[in-house]
Amino acid sequence: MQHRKISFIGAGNMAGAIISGLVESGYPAHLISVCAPSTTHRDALAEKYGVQSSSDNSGCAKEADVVVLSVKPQMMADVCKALQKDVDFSDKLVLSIAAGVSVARFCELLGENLNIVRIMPNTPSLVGKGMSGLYAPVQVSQADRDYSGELMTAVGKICWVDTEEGINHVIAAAGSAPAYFFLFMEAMQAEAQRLGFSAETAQMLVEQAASGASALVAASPDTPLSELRENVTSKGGTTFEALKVFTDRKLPEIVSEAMQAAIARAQEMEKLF
Ligand SMILES: NC(=O)C1=CN([C@@H]2O[C@H](COP(=O)(O)OP(=O)(O)OC[C@H]3O[C@@H](n4cnc5c(N)ncnc54)[C@H](O)[C@@H]3O)[C@@H](O)[C@H]2O)C=CC1
Ligand SMILES: O=C(O)[C@@H]1CCC=N1
Repeated sequence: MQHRKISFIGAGNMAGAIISGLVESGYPAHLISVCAPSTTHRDALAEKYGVQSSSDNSGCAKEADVVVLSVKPQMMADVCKALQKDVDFSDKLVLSIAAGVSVARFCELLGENLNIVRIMPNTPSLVGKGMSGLYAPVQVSQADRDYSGELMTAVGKICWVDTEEGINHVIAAAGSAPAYFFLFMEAMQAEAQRLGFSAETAQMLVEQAASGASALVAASPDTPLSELRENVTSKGGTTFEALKVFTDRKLPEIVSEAMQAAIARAQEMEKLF
């Protein structure tokens, strides 16, 4: 892949996950810089991965070919306004990983016809298992689209969406999704402990079942999920009774409602930030 000089503005969970995944996949650390006001996270990243660390957002952005906006949506306007005063973005590629901040808003903050790609990643990027959705408005060149896609492919899988609304759908299906699975696993772990297993054993039971199920899905690309589920569900057996509880409590409806709630919040944020 192309190796451009890239600067992350914001050194939190998501920037850290992408930086880690990039360096692990061979992106040259000396081409990566990370900026945040406090030293805690950025210095840890600098120490662990050999990237540059700074508190000077504008300085880092000026030197970079690619600026990754990775602060919280609530902070984005303030951060962008400060950058806009000092930095000429006309020859840069801007990548935003923020939920709920639109291309139109970025153009308002950083300049018309901004060369911007919106990316919706997720935290498994940390271990090269990320899932990112990407959206680019019409003004973005093929070379910049290719670079953005290759960048995120270095930390996982990607899918392009044709409309910006698609980014909110990616949030619901992948960006926020690791948390859904963690919540489910937390609940299982708690119940396993109530059954008398030690915390350590409960964790092992649930983690291994989850990673085993996920590995089985990955190893069976042509097998529908329903078939994998049926393979576990013996007639008149235990799994049937467990699944019946989920069905009776309308798990599919709950999942649908939860994903729609994520989308609704992203839409609301687009109006707020
Ligand atoms: N955490 C996740 O799973 C995902 C997060 N995102 C997006 O990534 C963005 C960051 O989220 P997280 O990493 O979770 O948040 P976080 O709170 O972990 O990180 C935010 C970072 O911004 C830094 N920051 C605060 N003020 C700043 C300033 N003025 N200049 C530079 N840096 C500043 C903070 O020091 C912190 O390092 C958000 O916009 C979120 O929507 C997108 C997909 C997944
Ligand atoms: O919760 C959030 O708003 C961010 C976006 C997707 C995952 N975390």
